[in-house]
Amino acid sequence: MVEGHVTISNLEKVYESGGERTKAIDDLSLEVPSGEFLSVVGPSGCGKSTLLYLIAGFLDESAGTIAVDDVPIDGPGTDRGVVFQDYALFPWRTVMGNVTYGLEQKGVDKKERQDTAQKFINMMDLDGFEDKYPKELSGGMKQRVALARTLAYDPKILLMDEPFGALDQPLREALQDHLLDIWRDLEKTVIFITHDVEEAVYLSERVMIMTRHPGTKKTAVEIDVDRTQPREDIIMSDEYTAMKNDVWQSLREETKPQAQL
Ligand SMILES: Nc1ncnc2c1ncn2[C@@H]1O[C@H](COP(=O)(O)OP(=O)(O)OP(=O)(O)O)[C@@H](O)[C@H]1O
Repeated sequence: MVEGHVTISNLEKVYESGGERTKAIDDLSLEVPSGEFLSVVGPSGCGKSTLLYLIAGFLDESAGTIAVDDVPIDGPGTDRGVVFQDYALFPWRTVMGNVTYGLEQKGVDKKERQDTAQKFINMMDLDGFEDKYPKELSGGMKQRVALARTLAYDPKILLMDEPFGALDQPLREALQDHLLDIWRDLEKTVIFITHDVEEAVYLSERVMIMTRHPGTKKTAVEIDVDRTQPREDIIMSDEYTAMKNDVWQSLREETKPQAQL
């Protein structure tokens, strides 16, 4: 069975706090087929993180539905794994302890937990660092631990909220390429939030552009490139530049001051 298909129908989210109502998501519908790499861009405050947290099940929708493989979601679940910008590692656990965490929650026995965690620690080039604590690691290493921790419990869907936003450019590019390798090998559905159009276009098969607040789907641009080529060849091609310009153009319309529209 093909797994990890996300169906979002007429989604609406209204925050209510201190007597104020803020509509963050307005009538958003979206299909993310199993195995797709989708990035989401949009103006600041348009509801990107809200959308991701709704899909994760951390927030309840005000209207509409979100289903995974045709089953409406009911809170968080191990079918969806979230990776945050600030890593959200447990400081009191070692690298091994962080990566085994989700497997403990799933009730996997100790030997299998250790073996599975070691596989993902190796995959993220962290072997030798199993006994280190997060405070002993660089930002890039922490983000690799966070990814290993999420991948270890084998979610069908990876939900990523600006995961490389805090890293410098060379590290960011290295982790982008690492993520693409993992996505190809493990066949996950990925929904990736970013402010960075370059990153969105480089990584994704499709980029969704959201409208300004309250956010909904404005359009989506297909990014049809041969990803077996080296990065330099991909980003220098005319087709790639044209697709990137389409995303920029659409996003720019949403970030212009209202008076210019
Ligand atoms: N807990 C909350 N209570 C009330 N309003 C909220 C809450 N969280 C977010 N909002 C509002 O919802 C809207 C969408 O916020 P969200 O953080 O999802 O946007 P975003 O697109 O991820 O922003 P950014 O790109 O700046 O990170 C904003 O108007 C924000 O002020």
